[in-house]
Amino acid sequence: MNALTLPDIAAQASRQALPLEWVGMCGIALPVLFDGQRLNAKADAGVSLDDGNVRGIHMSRLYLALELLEQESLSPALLRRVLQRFLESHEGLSSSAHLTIHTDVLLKRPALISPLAGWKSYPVSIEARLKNAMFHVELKIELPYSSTCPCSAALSRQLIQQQFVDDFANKSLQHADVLAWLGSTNGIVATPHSQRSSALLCVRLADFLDDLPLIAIINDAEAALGTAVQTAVKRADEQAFALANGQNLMFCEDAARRLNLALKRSTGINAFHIRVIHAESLHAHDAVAESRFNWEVA
Ligand SMILES: Nc1nc2c(ncn2[C@@H]2O[C@H](COP(=O)(O)OP(=O)(O)OP(=O)(O)O)[C@@H](O)[C@H]2O)c(=O)[nH]1
Repeated sequence: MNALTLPDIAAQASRQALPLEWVGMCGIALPVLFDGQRLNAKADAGVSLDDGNVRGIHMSRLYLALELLEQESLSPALLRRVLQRFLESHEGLSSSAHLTIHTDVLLKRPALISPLAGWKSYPVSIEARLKNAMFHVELKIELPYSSTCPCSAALSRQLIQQQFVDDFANKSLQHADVLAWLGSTNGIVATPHSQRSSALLCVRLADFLDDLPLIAIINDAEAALGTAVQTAVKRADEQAFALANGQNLMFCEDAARRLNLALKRSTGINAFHIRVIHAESLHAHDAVAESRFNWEVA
């Protein structure tokens, strides 16, 4: 029997001569190394198909180039090498290469007071592009935090004042009575609403960076927001968290401005886009604010 040649449909001429901006695969499972950890990731890998007469790209060549990511910790230089392989394996077909890695960075966070600690997971996407020797990396980071409404806090304080007037009208003020009143439910007759909130940071990195500043950005952003969500919590930690929130009242506009200033202070960031979402407990809808720096809008 004659050996059969495997049909190669991708090598056929395209019926419609039309170049394509992005062709590849999305959601490829692979492990990546970052900060001494092996992380479960999904990759989107693609190239442009510049020759509109060619029917298809070579998916397997992109897939195989991803092997580099298993051996070395994620860095701009490593991403660039993978993209170069994409282009070298598609010579004459493609001039731009794209790679996005979706993963979760796991960071151990101490409790506010007790000696406990726990893990927090931050969804991140690392997006790299190479075109005509121009190489760009963008990071997308999702950051959960807690926010308490300043307006609701002021309205609650007013109700507490009214309750005080009602309860102590025509009475001489005794220290012990006031102290007991403050510890009663009347002393906190209204509570401000607070919410689990999230910030989506999209950051375009400068070219000179040796490392991906993911952890530095997360730490700077959490410090700017002030009330990060917690991991292991005992009552002492919960009390400290209540105090921190009471001293850190913020609208979504406040959060967006703080993050803007924090990212501008960071080195190695050329441009950014911030979106903060306060998942209000007051409404069934969210309060949202956005801020940009050097970020052109399409
Ligand atoms: N281009 C393209 N390939 C696809 C698609 N869906 C599945 N494939 C398959 O992906 C497989 C790998 O493609 P190639 O990299 O061209 O495989 P190959 O021809 O054996 O490898 P090379 O010799 O390196 O070109 C082929 O079997 C394709 O049929 C698609 O939508 N587009």
